[in-house]
Amino acid sequence: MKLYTLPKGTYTETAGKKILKYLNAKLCYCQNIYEIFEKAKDDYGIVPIENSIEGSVNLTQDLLLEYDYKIVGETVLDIHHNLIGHSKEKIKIIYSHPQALAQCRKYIKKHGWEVKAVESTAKAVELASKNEEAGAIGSEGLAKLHGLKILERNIEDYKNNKTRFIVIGKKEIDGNFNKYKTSIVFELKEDKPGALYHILKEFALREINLTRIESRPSKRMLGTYIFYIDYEGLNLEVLESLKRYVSFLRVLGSYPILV
Ligand SMILES: O=C(O)C(=O)Cc1ccccc1
Repeated sequence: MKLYTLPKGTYTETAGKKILKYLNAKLCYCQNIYEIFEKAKDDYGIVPIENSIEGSVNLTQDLLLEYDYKIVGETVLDIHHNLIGHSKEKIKIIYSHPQALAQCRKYIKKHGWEVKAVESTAKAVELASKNEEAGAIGSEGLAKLHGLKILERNIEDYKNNKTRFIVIGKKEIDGNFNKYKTSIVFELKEDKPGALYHILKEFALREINLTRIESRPSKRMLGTYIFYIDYEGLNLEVLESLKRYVSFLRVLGSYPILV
């Protein structure tokens, strides 16, 4: 069994290692989130889906709809970003994953550096290792891997910076877990006052706690949206009561919270 993740030293690799205690799998490395979705097939993949500063990883949200994986688990990591490079005084450009750049936006602006988004923090540190005027944002492990200095620690703009990672796959993870979640995506049948209220009411009536609700463009027309809802527990009966209000509804998964 394989668990596809981002390169060695990335936060996604760390999340992958964390869930190996629940999944007897071998870590396999991909260059980007796309490649994880491409390669996971009948194995598993782990990808970032949401951050406490920057919000959703839109690419992950969109790929969940394009591929037929289920979300089979989630885990949350504390994320501490470091400025990595040769010499802080020589830096003119900063490389990192878009999520990391966004989580350190104020820090970067304060220094007036040019910014370039790349597909992972690993790629960022690799580029910085070849250019004395470049810095990267990444983990302590990446600095060690590339023989670079940690020029400044904990440069994220806000404390308590956490990222939620999901495990994608076709088969559930065996085991008995304390907490479960269900994630769905749907589109409203009608755009009229109260349309979303009717959806939320069904959860409220059953005292089901929502942990996230988010709209994403339908990509068909400006102002038309699909909605993602995460809720606590495994109740699928509630979804029957939503059918009259939606033009489509897909269960992305009911899955354990892996601590
Ligand atoms: O590039 C990485 O290290 C990743 O794992 C993506 C990422 C970047 C920033 C926060 C969480 C995940």
